[in-house]
Amino acid sequence: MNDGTLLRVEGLTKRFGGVEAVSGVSFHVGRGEIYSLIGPNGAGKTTTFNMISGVVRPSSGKVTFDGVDIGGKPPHRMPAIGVGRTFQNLAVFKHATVVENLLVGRHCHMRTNVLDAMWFAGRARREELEHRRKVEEIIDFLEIEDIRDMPVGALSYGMQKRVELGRALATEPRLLLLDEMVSGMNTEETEDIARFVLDIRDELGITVLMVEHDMGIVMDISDRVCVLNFGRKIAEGTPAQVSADSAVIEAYLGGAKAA
Ligand SMILES: Nc1ncnc2c1ncn2[C@@H]1O[C@H](COP(=O)(O)OP(=O)(O)OP(=O)(O)O)[C@@H](O)[C@H]1O
Repeated sequence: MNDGTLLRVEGLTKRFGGVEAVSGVSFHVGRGEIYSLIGPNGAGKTTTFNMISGVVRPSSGKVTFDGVDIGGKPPHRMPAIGVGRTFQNLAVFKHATVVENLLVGRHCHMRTNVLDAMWFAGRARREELEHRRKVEEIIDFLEIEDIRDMPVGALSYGMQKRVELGRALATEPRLLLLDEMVSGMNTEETEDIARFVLDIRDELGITVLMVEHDMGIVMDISDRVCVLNFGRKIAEGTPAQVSADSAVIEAYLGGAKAA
């Protein structure tokens, strides 16, 4: 399939014992779109995300990436397929430097094994240079030159998240999944991330799917938004359309009343 769709999710369902966390959810993300998945706590956003990225196996339904069925593929295969992601909880190597963390992201593109390195030193060297060049591009893009040699654990939370974003970019994804990227960030850090996400789409041509609680960033930068509630899709459309949708208002107000 070579239409404008990059990711297609059809009838995705996940049952955990007696709980149906996600019920028959369908949507598609077009090439070059910034698409957000929102909904009150427990709506099924993370479970949907985890099914797309192979962390959780769907009970039923289909996930198609660029026309290829990727349902049931393990998460470590995803970067090679072209799907990169960040995690809700920070997933960086805190004792390693920024550059070392970014190089980890290159792992899925490394072809040289130990024997190759012994017999074909020139090829191994060229490959290493290429990985380092890619990492330099990301350092430049994310404006992290001044912290490149620092251990990631010594950085602020916002900067650690930026490094995690860099590591996902280092896998050269065609689709980038961002899981609650800005939770715990201050306003300035959130605005920086919003700008980077727009640049990732506009300058790098990467399609973005994000799960997000921060309505500011969702409404500011999403092309389309899908709203989940109790595991079901209740609305989809532009930020303006979903924020005026009565079912969406009810879902959020209902949650607020209950809280
Ligand atoms: N591993 C699991 N075992 C049992 N139930 C689960 C599991 N993971 C999620 N659930 C349940 O599935 C439902 C959806 O959870 P999920 O984490 O996908 O929601 P969410 O929209 O991401 O919520 P939040 O915004 O709070 O992160 C919840 O009722 C949750 O308790």
